Formats: sequence, C-alpha cells, structure tokens
Amino acid sequence: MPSVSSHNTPPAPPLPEILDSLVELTAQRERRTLEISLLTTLRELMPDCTIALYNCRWIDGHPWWRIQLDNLDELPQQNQPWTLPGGKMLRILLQQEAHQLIYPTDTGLCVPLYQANQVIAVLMVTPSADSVVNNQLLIALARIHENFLNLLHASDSDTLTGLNNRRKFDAQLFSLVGVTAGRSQRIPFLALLDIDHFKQVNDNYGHIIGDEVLLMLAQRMQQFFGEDDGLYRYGGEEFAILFHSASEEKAQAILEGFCTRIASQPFPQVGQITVSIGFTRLGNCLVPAQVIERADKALYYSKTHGRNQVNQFEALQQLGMVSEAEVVSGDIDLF
Ligand SMILES: Nc1nc2c(ncn2[C@@H]2O[C@H](COP(=O)(O)OP(=O)(O)OP(=O)(O)O)[C@@H](O)[C@H]2O)c(=O)[nH]1
Repeated sequence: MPSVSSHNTPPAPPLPEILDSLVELTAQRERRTLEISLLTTLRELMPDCTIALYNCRWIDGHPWWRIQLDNLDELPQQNQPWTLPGGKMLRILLQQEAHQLIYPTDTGLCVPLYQANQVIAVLMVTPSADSVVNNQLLIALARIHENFLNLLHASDSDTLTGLNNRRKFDAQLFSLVGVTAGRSQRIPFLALLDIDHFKQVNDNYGHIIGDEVLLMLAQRMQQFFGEDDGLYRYGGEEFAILFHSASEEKAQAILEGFCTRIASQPFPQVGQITVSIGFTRLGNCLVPAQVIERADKALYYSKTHGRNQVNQFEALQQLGMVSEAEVVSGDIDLF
C-alpha cells in the first residue's frame, strides 16, 4: 500500500510540464471538461497510476456516489448508477475519519474534494505494484481542481434559490440547440414556468415571504424533476427547465404533473400557489432566441387563458393559436 507520508516521494516532473498542465486545467469553464482535464493531467504526471474520479451527491444527509471518469484509456463514463458507499469510504465522506487531505485505501489513495464543507467528489489513485505516488503533487492538483469547481459553481448558481442561473442557462441552451440532430431517441424540450399573481404574494405578505416562496418552489422543482434535467432561475419569478422526454405527450404530462403538484401542496403562510408553463421542443434548425420565443409565447398563452396550466408552442401553432415571429436575415424580428 502506498504511503501517505512524504517519504519515498518521487521527483516532481519538470516545472514547465506542470505549468503547461495548470494552464490547460484552468482554461476549462464546464465541470465535465474540467474533470477530463484533471484526469488527463494526472495521467500524464503519474503514468504508473490508475486514476478514477467519483462524484458525490447528498440526499437527506446521505452521501451517494458514482464513478464519473475512469482511467482515461477508456471513454469517460456518464450516468452510472448512484450507490451508497460503505465502510471506510462512508466514514470519510461523512467526515467521521480524522480530517485529512489524503487517505490510504486498500488499493491506493483517495483525495476528497469539498464544496461548502461537504464532499462533492473523490479522486481514487491506484499505483501499479512498486510505484510511489507524489502525494504533494496529487493534493495540489486536487485542490486547484476543487477551487475551480467552487468558482464555477458560484458563477453558475442563483444566490437565492441555488438553482442554475441565467448565465448557465444561456450556455446550456446554446450547446443543446447545437447537438440535437439525431443524437438520441429522447426529444429535448425547453419549458418556461412563471408563478401566477406573484406580485400579490409580495404585496400581501412582503418581499421576504416572496423570496421564501421562490426558494420553496425551487426545492420542489429539484424534488420533482430528474437529476439530469436542467433547472434554472430565468429571471424574477420565472424559471426554465431543459429536459428530455420520449414524446411530446409525455413531456406535457410531466409538466402537468408538476403544475398539479404545486397547486395541491399549499405553501407555508401564503397557501395555494399556482404556476403557468409554456414549452417547446428544441428543433434542429432553431437558434436559442427562437426557442425561447416559442416557449415564451406558449407561456403567455397559458397566462392569458386561465393560468395554472401547461401549453406547448407546436400544439398551439397547429391550432392557429400562436404564430412564429419572422426571421429576417438570420436575426429574430420579435415584433
Ligand atoms: N420577493 C421577490 N419578488 C420578486 C423577485 N423578482 C421579481 N419579483 C416580483 O415578482 C412580481 C412579478 O409581478 P408581475 O410581473 O406583475 O406578475 P404576476 O403578479 O406574477 O402576475 P402574472 O405573471 O400575470 O400571473 C413583481 O412584484 C416583482 O417585484 C424576487 O427576487 N423576490
């Protein structure tokens, strides 16, 4: 088993090599590419080691984990099942073990990465038979990765609700619109959701209770939608959902289910809250502004036809209830 002390530390790679790796690592702006860059760097600097990255998510105080990236000789793994770790790993994640930067395991070493004092990822390093790990280098790169993850999280999150913010939404929509053609059986959709008569909540109960409602709605969205669905605070009392579904009917049913759930579970102090939703499918030839405009028209229709309901742009269009804005020379003519 490798040592966690600094004895037998192998010589560090040349400084220019490390600096090049850091430049590469810190150029990333997406969590996934940041992770791939970290593992690529570690593999280059520690060629005798097998390195895996596990991500952690916390549900009701329990840490679930799943392998995120394996030895980079293989394709990065995505959407592996979440499992509950056991034994020593569970104690490390729950921070019941003495708080250390690096831990010996049965096969090698593990380095937990933290966000807001919770473990969010774990690097597992397994050296080959008689190789020695440069612990100092491993810890330093893990900490740089952790710092960047935290920066990324802060720049992508809405401070009130904790959902993704508008900046993240714009980036995600742009990348989704770009890759829809024939990649999956599941259809991508954008839904825009707006709280009904929210001004009355502020007027009747005050802005602080209004904020509380926004926070609780965001939590109910997180509980209802899947972990792979993108949830965003789009603006004031408006939210966006980027999700996939097998059909338009199923997408409608999912969103109606959420509408019903919100209307049927009163909010503390303010009672019943309802939401209106408009959604659209992400077509191959659409640009982000067109997609948003379609969802927004469907939302406006829901608002002006009784609220507390879900409408899809394409269905309304077929019925002649809404029409597309004209596209002039590649720009959207909104009026
Ligand atoms: N508490 C709180 N209120 C906000 C926030 N952002 C926007 N609002 C309020 O949201 C309200 C939106 O009001 P309107 O656009 O008139 O819409 P509405 O009352 O929800 O009515 P409909 O959308 O037509 O159903 C305004 O009173 C804003 O002040 C926020 O961050 N916190």
